[in-house]
Amino acid sequence: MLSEPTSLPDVILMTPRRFSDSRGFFMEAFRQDKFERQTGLHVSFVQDNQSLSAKANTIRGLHFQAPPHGQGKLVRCLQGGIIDVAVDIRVGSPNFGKSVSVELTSDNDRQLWIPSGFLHGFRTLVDDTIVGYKCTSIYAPNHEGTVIWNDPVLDIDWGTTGACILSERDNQGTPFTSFVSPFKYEQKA
Ligand SMILES: Cc1cn([C@H]2C[C@H](O)[C@@H](COP(=O)(O)OP(=O)(O)O[C@H]3O[C@@H](C)C(=O)[C@@H](O)[C@H]3O)O2)c(=O)[nH]c1=O
Repeated sequence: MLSEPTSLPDVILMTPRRFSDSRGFFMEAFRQDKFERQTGLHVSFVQDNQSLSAKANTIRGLHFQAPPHGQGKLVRCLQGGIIDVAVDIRVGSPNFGKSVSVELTSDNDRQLWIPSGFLHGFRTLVDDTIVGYKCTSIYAPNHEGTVIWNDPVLDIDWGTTGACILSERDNQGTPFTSFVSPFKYEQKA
């Protein structure tokens, strides 16, 4: 498992090792002990999600769950490809409002660790894209929130976008300028 920093501290790119042979390949998609050793974090995943987006250029996000139900997510692409996006929304963070965009595909095996305190969203690059992500907290619909994906203030790199497909909820996301984040930045000791 290779771990690499991204432009946003606390958001980490993980790439498991592939063992290829004549049959195909094997990989440990997740190992708690290695994940914790490499990141210095203690994680406990309690929910594993999977979504299929039938069309390229589908955008899901930008979503969060408010405390005490904040979710850390380990995101991977099981089929197809996505631009995965995380936005720091921890009030007081030196990176508040900054985003990172990473291409995750079923071929590059990359996984993005997004801690609680960040918005998450993705855009599909091809039809029939399947995304999976483990979460550190269970679904709490009354604590969900959505920030509009294309707020110019956020200036997110989604790659080139044409007409996008979004859910009704995501089309009506809160503008970032009127969004009051429930997360506070806690400086590491
Ligand atoms: C997220 C979620 C949804 N649902 C239900 C509610 C709804 O009827 C249906 C579809 O939900 P949504 O439209 O919210 O699905 P989606 O837009 O894919 O939401 C997801 O987007 C990505 C970007 C995330 O980061 C996730 O945390 C989650 O918010 O599934 C659950 O039962 N459990 C869950 O954990």
